Amino acid sequence: MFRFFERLVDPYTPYEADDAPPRRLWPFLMSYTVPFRRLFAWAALSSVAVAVIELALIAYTGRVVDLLTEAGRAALWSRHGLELFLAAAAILLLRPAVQAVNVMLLNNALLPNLGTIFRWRAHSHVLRQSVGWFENDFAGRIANRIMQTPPAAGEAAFQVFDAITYSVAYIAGALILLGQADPRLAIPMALWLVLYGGLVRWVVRVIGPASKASSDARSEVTGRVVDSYSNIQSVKLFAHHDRELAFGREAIENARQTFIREMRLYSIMDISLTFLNGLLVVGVVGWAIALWQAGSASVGVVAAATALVLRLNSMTGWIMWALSNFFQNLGVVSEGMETIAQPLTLTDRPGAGPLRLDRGAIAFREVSHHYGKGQGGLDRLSLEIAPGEKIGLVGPSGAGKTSLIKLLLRFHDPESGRVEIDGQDIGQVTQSSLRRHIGMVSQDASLLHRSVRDNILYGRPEASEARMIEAARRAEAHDFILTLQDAEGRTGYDAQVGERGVKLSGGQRQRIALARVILKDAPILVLDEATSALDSEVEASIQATLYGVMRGKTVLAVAHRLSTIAQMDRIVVMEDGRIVEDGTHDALLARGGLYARLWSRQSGGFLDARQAS
Ligand SMILES: Nc1ncnc2c1ncn2[C@@H]1O[C@H](COP(=O)(O)OP(=O)(O)OP(=O)(O)O)[C@@H](O)[C@H]1O
Repeated sequence: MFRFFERLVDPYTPYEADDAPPRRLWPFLMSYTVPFRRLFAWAALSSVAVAVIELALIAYTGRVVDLLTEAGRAALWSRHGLELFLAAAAILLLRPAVQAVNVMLLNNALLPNLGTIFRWRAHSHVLRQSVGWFENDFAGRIANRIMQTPPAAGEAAFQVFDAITYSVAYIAGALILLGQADPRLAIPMALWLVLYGGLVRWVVRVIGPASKASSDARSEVTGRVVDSYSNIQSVKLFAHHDRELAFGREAIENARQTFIREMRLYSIMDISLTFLNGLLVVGVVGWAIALWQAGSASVGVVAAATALVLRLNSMTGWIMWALSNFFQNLGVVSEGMETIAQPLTLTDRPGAGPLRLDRGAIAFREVSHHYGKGQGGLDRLSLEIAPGEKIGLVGPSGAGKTSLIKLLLRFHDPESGRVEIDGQDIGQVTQSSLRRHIGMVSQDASLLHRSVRDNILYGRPEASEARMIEAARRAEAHDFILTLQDAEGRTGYDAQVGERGVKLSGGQRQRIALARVILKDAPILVLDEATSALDSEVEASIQATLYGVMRGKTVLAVAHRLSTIAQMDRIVVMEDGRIVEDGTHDALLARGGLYARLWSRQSGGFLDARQAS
């Protein structure tokens, strides 16, 4: 039974992924909820049915009073027994059945699936965003929005059908019912409705922003607390416990103040509502009694009118809450949209084909990229790398080495110029085919929070266990992997590495990342400080492995420790986003420029290049 409702809509229904989702709230909501349209119609219909049954019940209460008065004790059952029996049957069977359908449509079909479709599609969209896009935001905030927006959208839709449709149907029905009993009875209710509408408007206008302010203030508390916890090392190191506490308290106090303001408004709302409802009860019931006295209404009408307004009385607070909740949730969705509905800035061109790599020649042609800042990054840089050539990239910090690599991987599109592989502009081929052909080990080799095996197989998921272990051996990782054990007792290749690999040392992380790339065996190899976290002994032996891995590949290796790249075919020296020197190790030393200066500063302290091989 539940399963039937839960499967009414498939939240993973295939859909045409949109590179630029609608930026306005309604079109955005409409585009995500297309698969739900039929369900929405059924939910609305069932909510109206529930309201009609409630009203019928109240109207029937009036009729029962009239029947009791008219038939008297003795004749009631003989005259109206069948009718009362049918009414009882309807209350016992029909009403619960309609209610059950309504509840299951909302609770089991709508709520879980609507949230899921939002979460799934938002995550699918965000995952397609470029690396540059992620660099401009906090991963935590993005994840938060992916988590908060879906339930808010689900709850907003729930309120529409659970409270809003139901109460609109109920109030309209109540007006009709009172109007039918005596048109004059509808007047006080209509007047009340106008005043109630005014109060609702006030609530939405004033309480909405106040709630948002207090929820923002709460997020600020979370932000500050998380910042302190995640930088706990610095906090302890600088002994800034009290400063952090004061920093947190400021946000906590601000959250209290905004909450105080919000709650004051809620109190005003509650008091006004009670006052308004008093007017409703006295207006409608008083008028009904006056009509009864004048002989134009029966006792049943007075009873039904009383029941109707008392029920309405108890509903008004709930409707008000539902409405303000509805608008609050819409607020959360539109805030979430700022993140999850951003157009993709880096997409595959329409009709882009795969990269056809036969030799592995790389060319940067007049490439400039300043990260939209007008300075920094790369400045009209040109570089040609022959197939199979091994290039060492050096230069002071901030020279643009990593930027060059990011452009080769198309993590960013260059602001001008282009990057080519085997004569094909990498902006014109699919991103996945491009990155499949490039293996990269970087400085901050971050691992996924999964097992060691999963992390190595990330390079080639279909690889056999034997090949995976072989790759680990070549990366000098096999021996230490066998000694690993995580908190849950899993050992060796099954041990979990912890978030971003924090449970491993920097050198261990780098070796696992290296194993992953060895397994991937891509024809272009990029090493960005690939061995920087290793001690000299391990580095020397991995360096030997790396030379083996490099065989037959085009290689671009960035290193601060020059001894690790001195053996390369050619060394390219960068400064301020440009290439300032280019040649073999010996030629550059002979030239006596920047490279020679860097070399002479380092060669005293580290392995000599000729010994490293
Ligand atoms: N995501 C980014 N947004 C804005 N500017 C950036 C970004 N990444 C790098 N830059 C800027 O581009 C310039 C080059 O940085 P890049 O990381 O390429 O240098 P690098 O030579 O790799 O330095 P290092 O040796 O310290 O790693 C720097 O001025 C840096 O501030």
